[in-house]
Amino acid sequence: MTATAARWPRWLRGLALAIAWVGVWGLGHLGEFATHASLWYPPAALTFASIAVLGPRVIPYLVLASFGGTLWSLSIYRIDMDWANVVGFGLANAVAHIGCYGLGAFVLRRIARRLGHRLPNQIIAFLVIATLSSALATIGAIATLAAFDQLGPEGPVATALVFWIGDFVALVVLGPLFGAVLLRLLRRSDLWADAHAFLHRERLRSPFGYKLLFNVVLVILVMLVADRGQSYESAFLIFFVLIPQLWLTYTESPMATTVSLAVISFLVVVLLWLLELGQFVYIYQLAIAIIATTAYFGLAIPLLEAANRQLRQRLMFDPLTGAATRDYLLEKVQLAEQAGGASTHALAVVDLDHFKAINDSHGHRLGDQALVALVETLRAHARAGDVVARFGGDEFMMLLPGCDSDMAKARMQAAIVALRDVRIGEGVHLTASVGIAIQHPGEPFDGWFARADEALYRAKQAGRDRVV
Ligand SMILES: Nc1nc2c(ncn2[C@@H]2O[C@H](COP(=O)(O)OP(=O)(O)OP(=O)(O)O)[C@@H](O)[C@H]2O)c(=O)[nH]1
Repeated sequence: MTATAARWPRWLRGLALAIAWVGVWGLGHLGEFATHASLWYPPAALTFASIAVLGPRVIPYLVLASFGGTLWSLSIYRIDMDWANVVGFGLANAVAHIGCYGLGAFVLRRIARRLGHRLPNQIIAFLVIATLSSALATIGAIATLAAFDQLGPEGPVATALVFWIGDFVALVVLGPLFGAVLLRLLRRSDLWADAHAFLHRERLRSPFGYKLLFNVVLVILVMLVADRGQSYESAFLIFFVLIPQLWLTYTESPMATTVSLAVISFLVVVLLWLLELGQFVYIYQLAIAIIATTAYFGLAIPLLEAANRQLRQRLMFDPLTGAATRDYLLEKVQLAEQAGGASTHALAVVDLDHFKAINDSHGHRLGDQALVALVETLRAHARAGDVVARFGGDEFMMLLPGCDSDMAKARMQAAIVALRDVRIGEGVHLTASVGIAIQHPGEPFDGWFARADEALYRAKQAGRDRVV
């Protein structure tokens, strides 16, 4: 299905989008609680997501779809209009709806391009633009309804509030979900590479199912209490859903957050209608708006944590050879000292022989391969708890906790013998020299390292390819 949609001709994809839009409009009508005021107004989210993902070229198809929505609304509310007015009303609706959301989506595309791949910023930009474009669309919709004598008895101010919050909630709750579906169906990720990865990074797993179930049960319970209590206080209980939703946001994938927000919002709409809680609709709208925006802001925390982990990885491991860095080794030395008791620890300093000559005659790339081969050989001779670290250039260290002098010497000797057999290129023979020192009780690292380095110097002086 995914591959098929990506290969469809443009006009067919546009038509499919228009049909989907009218279908979503129909769903919005199901969740409607007052004339022209749909609680979630899902097509707003689809208009925004499709222009944000696909660009302004989808606008003609959206105009077509919006005309479909207008005609459908005339039939639902049995509004009699002559054809000239129908065309005018349809056109005004299309301009108000697609113009405002198109502008918002267009601005978001531009900002996303400027921000590059920085998802927390993209989320904040999305929330701000969702607020402004839903306000603009509300003004447009109210003006259109007023111009065609369709404004209800509530008046422009009351209607505007319902429209604005409803559209905002729909945009925030459903926009990312529709965007993810479009990105997936059309296999696009260029501009939204981060958002794409963010929405598909992990599959939804079973703990998510239980957490979602918990949210669903909680929503049902608090709304049943509101039905019994019939008071503002009992309706405000819906805000407690924020706590499990944030728990889910922190512990599950971003996609899980998006799905959970869509499910609980839909459930609230259905229960509002089933339990006839229309008098509390503002409270529920506000609650969903706060829960959704807080959850999206909350997403930045796991993302920042992941970025921190990546940063730490770069700080602790050499990108070329994968060996640990000096800082990592120092951490392990401290741990070994704390845990070691009376046992001795050995430090080996390892340096490739005539490495400069390998670089000069075979090139830097082969030189790099030599470094990787050395680390692989050292690792092959390491035991659990040993640390292989790069000190800089072609000099490496190996920490051998719980090793005395003879054991350390035997093990490093075995490693350099194995290195002699490693072949990385025609006529390239690798050998290394090793200096070992056993830590004196309470000796600081620098002194210990200096003694091992001195032993290495002596190994080099004595003719290389040996352990001292
Ligand atoms: N390919 C490659 N070369 C590096 C890297 N880091 C340092 N070098 C080179 O490593 C060489 C270091 O050589 P030395 O250890 O000073 O000398 P040597 O030729 O190994 O001689 P001995 O140690 O005395 O046996 C220099 O030519 C550096 O340019 C690296 O990441 N990749």
